[in-house]
Amino acid sequence: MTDDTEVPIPSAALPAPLTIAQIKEAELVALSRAPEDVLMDRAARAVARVVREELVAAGQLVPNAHVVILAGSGRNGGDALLAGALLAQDGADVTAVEVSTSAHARGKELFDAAGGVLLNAIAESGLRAADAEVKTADLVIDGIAGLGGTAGLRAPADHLVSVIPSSAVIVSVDLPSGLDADSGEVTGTHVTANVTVAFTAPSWCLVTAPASGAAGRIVVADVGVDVV
Ligand SMILES: NC(=O)C1=CN([C@@H]2O[C@H](COP(=O)(O)OP(=O)(O)OC[C@H]3O[C@@H](n4cnc5c(N)ncnc54)[C@H](O)[C@@H]3O)[C@@H](O)[C@H]2O)[C@H](O)CC1
Ligand SMILES: [K+]
Repeated sequence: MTDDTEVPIPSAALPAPLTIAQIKEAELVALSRAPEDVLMDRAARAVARVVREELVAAGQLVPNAHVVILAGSGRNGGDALLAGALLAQDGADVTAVEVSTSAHARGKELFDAAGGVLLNAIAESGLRAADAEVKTADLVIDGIAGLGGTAGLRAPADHLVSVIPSSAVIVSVDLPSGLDADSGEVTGTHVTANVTVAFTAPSWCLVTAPASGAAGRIVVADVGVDVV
């Protein structure tokens, strides 16, 4: 796999689902060959590509679009921030909201360097500003949590997800945050996406009801992790 040959796999031809443990095992092998930054950059490019497609399908020009990123503390938030950096480079108006004390350091650095606006929703003033941004979003990138997430959304992510306008397109990174990746159970609040961009293989929640109802269209991107 080279970066030039990354091709997202559409829903119609999804690879077989894998558990978190299986994906992490395959990822460890890939990490012995390529640094984490390389895998995350590929993930970010796949997310940015899908976001551009969704904006165009909604009749919007990428440079006029208001994109809001909800970023948790892990690599899922890092993928979303790195995708945000690419979209900011395209001229989109991108705001990222940290929903934990601090999001992925390299993701934040590159997002900031690309001209993105960064808010932190942990403090009350930041939450108020984030609320206003989310309410006016054309598209929201859900990078709250992925394979390291637990079921149900925590504050302040739960509030911010609840104020996403129905007109906004929601693109989830890897899986809709708040779902239990390894089952089809829905046990708490979660994101309901229009599109989910998964990496390597879909997790079970994307293909098992009732959780799968929250995934929307599924795109599986090859980030250079071979299934073992
Ligand atoms: N599969 C691959 O080959 C690759 C996957 N990538 C991405 O990495 C994430 C997994 O990253 P990790 O850092 O292990 O965990 P998370 O980002 O999912 O989050 C952990 C973090 O999130 C917070 N959190 C957890 N649950 C909740 C919740 N219910 N509500 C709010 N916040 C929550 C908590 O603080 C945790 O510490 C994977 O999904 C992919 O996106 C890489 O890009 C590389 C290749
Ligand atoms: K997510």
